[in-house]
Amino acid sequence: MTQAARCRVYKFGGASIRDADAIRRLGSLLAEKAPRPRAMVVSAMGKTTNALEALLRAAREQDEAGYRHRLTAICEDHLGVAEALFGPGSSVADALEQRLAELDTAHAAHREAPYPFHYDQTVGMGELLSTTLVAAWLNAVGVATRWCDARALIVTDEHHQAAEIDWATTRERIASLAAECDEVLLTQGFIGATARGVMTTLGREGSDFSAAILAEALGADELTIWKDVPGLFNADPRRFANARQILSLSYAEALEQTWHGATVIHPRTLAPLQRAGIPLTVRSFLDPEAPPSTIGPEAGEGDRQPAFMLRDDQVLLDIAPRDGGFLDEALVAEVLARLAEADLHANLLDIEALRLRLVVDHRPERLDPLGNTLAERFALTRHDGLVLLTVRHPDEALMAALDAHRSRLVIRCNATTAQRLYPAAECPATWRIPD
Ligand SMILES: Nc1ncnc2c1ncn2[C@@H]1O[C@H](COP(=O)(O)OP(=O)(O)O)[C@@H](O)[C@H]1O
Ligand SMILES: N[C@@H](CC(=O)OP(=O)(O)O)C(=O)O
Repeated sequence: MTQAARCRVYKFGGASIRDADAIRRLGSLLAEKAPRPRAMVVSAMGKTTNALEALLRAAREQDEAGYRHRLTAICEDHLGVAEALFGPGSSVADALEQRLAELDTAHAAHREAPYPFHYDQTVGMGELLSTTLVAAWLNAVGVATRWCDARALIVTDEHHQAAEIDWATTRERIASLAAECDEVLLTQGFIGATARGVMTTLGREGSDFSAAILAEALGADELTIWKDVPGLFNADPRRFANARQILSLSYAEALEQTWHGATVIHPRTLAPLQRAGIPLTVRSFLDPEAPPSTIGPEAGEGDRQPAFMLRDDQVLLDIAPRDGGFLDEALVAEVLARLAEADLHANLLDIEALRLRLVVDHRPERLDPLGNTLAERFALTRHDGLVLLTVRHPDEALMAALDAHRSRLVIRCNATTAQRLYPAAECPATWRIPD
């Protein structure tokens, strides 16, 4: 296959389109430096998703002044970028204003609706705004681009905030769109819609997953995720001063690392790529020539070397039968069923004869109801303010160096993975990987 015929899918996250300069840089990357993709997925600008979550909170709490203030800030951000790119009074600004008006109308309509549904109708709007800007800019710099509505492509169930994909219908819709159009297909990450057309979201940071869905449906030769780091590192370089890039690793290893908290790639991204044998490349939009990291079917250096994942703001739930008896299989199943109903993920699970310990993210809206339900049936103790460190391919000396001068509230270890739960007060803001 010639280079020109390769089918590439690209994903650009919020950092790569945070302002007008960043969108200009993206335009020149695609116009001059990187091979043209067949399709691309774009997230919301900068921290817009967080801003939309705050807007939603204000709306739910009937905080009218806070709501108006936040909506104005979101409008100003987007319209400011439109003006910087296209000048005053552009048709792009008109299109954005129309979407922002839709957002406001949706609030009036959904204020009393269930929270997850209301969340999706609000928070999913960030990607509709950003892609309107990016598609127009790419066309302006000569990259022929077709704006596509992900709500017409990615078909999901009705599980708001964590929707599951209807793969067969989604594949069919993406393939038929690709067959009728030669331009670069540009669509929104993070969102989809039910068969009835109601907007859903795929989970925070879900745009990587959207890109994988598109890559699989198009039978792509490769997926490239453009980040503000050159690739996947053996730890988050923002948290570990001496983190190093991993140039190659297998899907299986990347799945483990993302599952344990390597937030550079959304954990759901890898399964569709692995199924279809599509390699994933992680590259820097700040330094496109830098060697990337590649994730594929073969084991690479990352399958052997230690890697470090941190999760902050963790909560330990210590659960025991009220009668002091054994924690039999039925009781374990009951605890896990409650956890699944609360839509929480066990970042650590430790089962002993008389008690079970779970470590979960501190998400009060889910955790507090879970705590209440568990407390009805079990003796429950809760500890807040913890940090979970997971180390892949650890050795004893490494773990001893990490443990030095720290209390270990939970220790878990198997052949490939070690986990430690430390009090946050005993953990530094910036870590070092021991020599
Ligand atoms: N193992 C890791 N390797 C590289 N970056 C990591 C890793 N773990 C966490 N990160 C963080 O992921 C960030 C990039 O991901 P993210 O901010 O979600 O990008 P985007 O929003 O553009 O998709 C990096 O800036 C880095 O701090
Ligand atoms: N905008 C969504 C989806 C996403 O994946 O964003 P990013 O690619 O910037 O992480 C979020 O912030 O959750």
